[in-house]
Amino acid sequence: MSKGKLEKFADMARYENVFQYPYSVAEQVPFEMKGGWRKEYFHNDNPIVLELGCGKGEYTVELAKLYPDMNFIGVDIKGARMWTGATQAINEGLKNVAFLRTNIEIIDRFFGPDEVQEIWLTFSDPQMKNPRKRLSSTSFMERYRRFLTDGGTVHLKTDSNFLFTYTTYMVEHNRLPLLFRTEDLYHTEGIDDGTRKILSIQTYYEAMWMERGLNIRYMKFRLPHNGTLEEPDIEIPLDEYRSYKRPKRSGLETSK
Ligand SMILES: C[S@@+](CC[C@H](N)C(=O)[O-])C[C@H]1O[C@@H](n2cnc3c(N)ncnc32)[C@H](O)[C@@H]1O
Repeated sequence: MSKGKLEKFADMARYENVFQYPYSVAEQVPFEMKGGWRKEYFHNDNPIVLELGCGKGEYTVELAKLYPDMNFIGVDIKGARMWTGATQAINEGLKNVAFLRTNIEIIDRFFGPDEVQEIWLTFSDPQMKNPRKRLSSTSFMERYRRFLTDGGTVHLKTDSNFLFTYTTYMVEHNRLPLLFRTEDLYHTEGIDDGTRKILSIQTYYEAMWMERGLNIRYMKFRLPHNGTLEEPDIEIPLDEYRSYKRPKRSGLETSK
């Protein structure tokens, strides 16, 4: 029988690969390992990759298995979801994995300058009404720059046309170097085997959206340290299917 939330929270409290610093805690206690993840937790000099909004942490765990010479940290605020990945990593003896339970709005409190090489955004909520909560918005890019290496890579994998279109404009408007982009990942020719292996890791949300017949979109771009970042000023059609089973909150057809 699967565990209930309370049992999962009890497990999380004792797991060595889990750090729990939601906003309420992080405000009181400074995060001592900031800038010291490699030395104090991973005990190596390998690159660090974050999965932001990791949910159950499928990308974090599967990438860690594919790349034992890199370190992976899944970040989310939902502990019961994160429990799945944290438990799997412990059961499989993966030493290059950690999970951080916190609000991504304060992510720069946990990592020092240049401490992280890559960021994955996997099926992030598009936040169609609220760009400041959108994980690929310039306000988040500003936070990521504080700890990502100069020109470090940001990956976005999503079902959402809204989020993908928004991020495309954000990248173009700020002249961020685009490395790869496809609107239909599983029907794109010419992707090399290594990349295909990484991209074929499926998250819980990815499987759900694919079952509904939606395209999976993917892009990766570099985030240099220099230059001012500006929000693109464009109207983007809303993803209709996201109000499926829910009443529409407004009559709007587009948003910024
Ligand atoms: C749609 S789910 C995707 C989960 C997973 N990546 C997947 O593909 O199955 C979005 C996740 O991001 C997390 N999330 C969204 N905004 C967040 C924030 N500001 N801080 C922490 N977690 C956040 C949510 O808790 C949720 O687990």
